[in-house]
Amino acid sequence: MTLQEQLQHKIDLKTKPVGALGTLEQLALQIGLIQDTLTPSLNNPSLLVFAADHGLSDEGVSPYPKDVTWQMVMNFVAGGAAINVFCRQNNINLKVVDAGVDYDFPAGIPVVNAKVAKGSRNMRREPAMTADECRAAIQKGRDLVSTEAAKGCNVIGFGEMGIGNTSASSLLMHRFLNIPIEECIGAGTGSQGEHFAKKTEILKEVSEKYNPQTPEETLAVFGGLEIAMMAGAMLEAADRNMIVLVDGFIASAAALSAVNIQPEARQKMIFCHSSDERGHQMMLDGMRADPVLHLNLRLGEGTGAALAYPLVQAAVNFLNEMASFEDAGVSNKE
Ligand SMILES: O=C(O)c1ccc[n+]([C@@H]2O[C@H](COP(=O)([O-])O)[C@@H](O)[C@H]2O)c1
Ligand SMILES: Cc1cc2nc[nH]c2cc1C
Repeated sequence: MTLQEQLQHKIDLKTKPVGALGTLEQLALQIGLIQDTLTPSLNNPSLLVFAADHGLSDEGVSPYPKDVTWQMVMNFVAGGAAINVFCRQNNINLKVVDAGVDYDFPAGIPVVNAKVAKGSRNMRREPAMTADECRAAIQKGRDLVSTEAAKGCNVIGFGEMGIGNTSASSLLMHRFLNIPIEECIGAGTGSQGEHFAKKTEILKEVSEKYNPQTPEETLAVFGGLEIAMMAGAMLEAADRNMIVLVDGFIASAAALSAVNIQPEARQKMIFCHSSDERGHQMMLDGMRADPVLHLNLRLGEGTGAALAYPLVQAAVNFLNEMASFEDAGVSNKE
């Protein structure tokens, strides 16, 4: 029997009707395969929040001012953001990474300095990143995950903070999945009416301006520093057979970029929730992902990943601890 068959057999012999634990059964199977074992474990869970600014925000694609990016980083540091609350609740080690915020943070605060540039470039005029900047971001993401792995972490969530980053994510989705740009654009932090019409017009113009060929070029042209760093981090985690917890629309755009660079990474990814951001469900469908939660979240920061973590634990725990029909002396179906 292959490991997949053995895992399926183990799941099917638990004291429940076949399939009755639904998505948790798919998770248990996936995690067993990632760790190459019938008895997986979750160790030292971490969540990395990547923050960066976007040159395109100068064009007014977000209803919020760019300063919210650094201000929210300070809120993460103070422990007051939603992601701080949910990580504390679930004992997840949270790290905040400056991937490219347009701000000089004071020395000595617990923000990992991985700044590649003070924000990406305005893609209405030039590619968001040069090839070198994008490569540097990917590599720094990889290095950060290596550091977590060295501390015994085998399950890692990814989130982000960056005013304007739904625009970059919509463009990546459009390119990688070949979906008309209009269907990839959503409200982000709350764009509507005339504002939304303007966002749509700008993203259409940007989408027609470039014709990148490779996945790396596509990420450099349309992505952002936090998105590229997240993609690199996901690739490293996948290479190391870590469980990758993907948050919402922007984290999924990073995952989509990573999968286009290296398709084998997909198998290590758990898509934690279906965001309220228009286009996210279609992006998940494009990666054949069945998300764990449907909570109408549209926050980012990694909140969906932190909230899904207890369910990932439940999947591992039922596989390890639940009695089989034989153990419990319960009659199985004929
Ligand atoms: O994760 C999501 O699904 C999500 C959906 C909508 C907005 N966000 C967050 O909102 C910010 C980007 O929105 P915007 O309107 O500035 O492009 C960024 O900080 C994201 O973390 C996140
Ligand atoms: C306040 C605020 C918090 C956020 N967290 C992630 N994206 C955000 C965007 C805004 C505007």
